[in-house]
Amino acid sequence: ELYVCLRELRSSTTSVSSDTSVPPAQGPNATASRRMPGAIIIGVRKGGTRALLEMLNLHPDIEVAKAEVHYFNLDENFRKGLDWYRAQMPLTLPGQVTVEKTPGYFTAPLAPSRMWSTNPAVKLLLIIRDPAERLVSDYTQVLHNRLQQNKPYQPLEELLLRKGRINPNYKALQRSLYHQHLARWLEFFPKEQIHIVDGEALIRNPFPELQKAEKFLELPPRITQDNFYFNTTKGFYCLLSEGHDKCLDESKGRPHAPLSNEVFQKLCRYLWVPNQIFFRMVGRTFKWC
Ligand SMILES: Nc1ncnc2c1ncn2[C@@H]1O[C@H](COP(=O)(O)OS(=O)(=O)O)[C@@H](OP(=O)(O)O)[C@H]1O
Repeated sequence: ELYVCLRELRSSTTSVSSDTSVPPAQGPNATASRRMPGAIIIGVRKGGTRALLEMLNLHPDIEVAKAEVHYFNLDENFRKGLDWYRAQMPLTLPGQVTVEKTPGYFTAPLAPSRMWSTNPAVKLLLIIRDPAERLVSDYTQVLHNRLQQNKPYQPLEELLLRKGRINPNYKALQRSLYHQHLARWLEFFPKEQIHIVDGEALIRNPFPELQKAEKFLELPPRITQDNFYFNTTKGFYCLLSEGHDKCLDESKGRPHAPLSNEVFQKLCRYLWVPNQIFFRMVGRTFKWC
């Protein structure tokens, strides 16, 4: 009841400004306030970060920042300071964990050191997927934005290849070199503080990935298989909670831009070594192309 009450309170107080305590939601000791995140989904872009955040939010002890915060990766936000950051967080009760997601953190050079000096105990969640698929999804997202703004665009092949070879300067390719980015995080955070979620496994069957995430966050198991059902129209799992049914919006799971099989295979060959390095770093393998 307390949590239901808190959720209602939260939706009716969206303009509560920074710090943050409001009168007790219910009961003598329950003080709802905006707290720093105990866990952050740091990426990767197009890895399934929104799905993971929404699914974690099913847990009664988790409250999430709905919008991406972009505090540790964008200088103009980082300069606004911690009070600004905290003000972006949802209201929580003591004992609840605040979670935010900003996929851009994973590849941002300064994010690991900034995050570490802000809270060296923060738990990090990293959701990854086949880096070749991720690249195509990344391109598709940019293409969609450009089409919407009536801006010109280049076909994926033109960006991905230079004189018939994979172009190492293509930004979406660089974002798929997971080992390079993870290495920067490991300069600051111990491996045990970074939980890796398998993005493809989350699509196939979200529940086991959520069980592992609950464990990592040291929360009692509250998410159940009944919180998920496969929506054949959407082609993905959707969420069920307190009688409400929720699928992610149409920007998630849209058809990918075309890429010839020949170029896709070239990309896979290019990524083979980086992937092997990444597997060694994390001590597990993934069935990527
Ligand atoms: N349940 C469910 N419903 C819909 N979509 C799902 C789901 N689980 C994972 N995904 C995958 O999430 C991909 C988008 O990833 P992100 O949310 O990280 O994208 S973003 O970086 O925030 O733009 C998105 O990638 P694309 O399929 O390439 O669009 C989805 O495949």
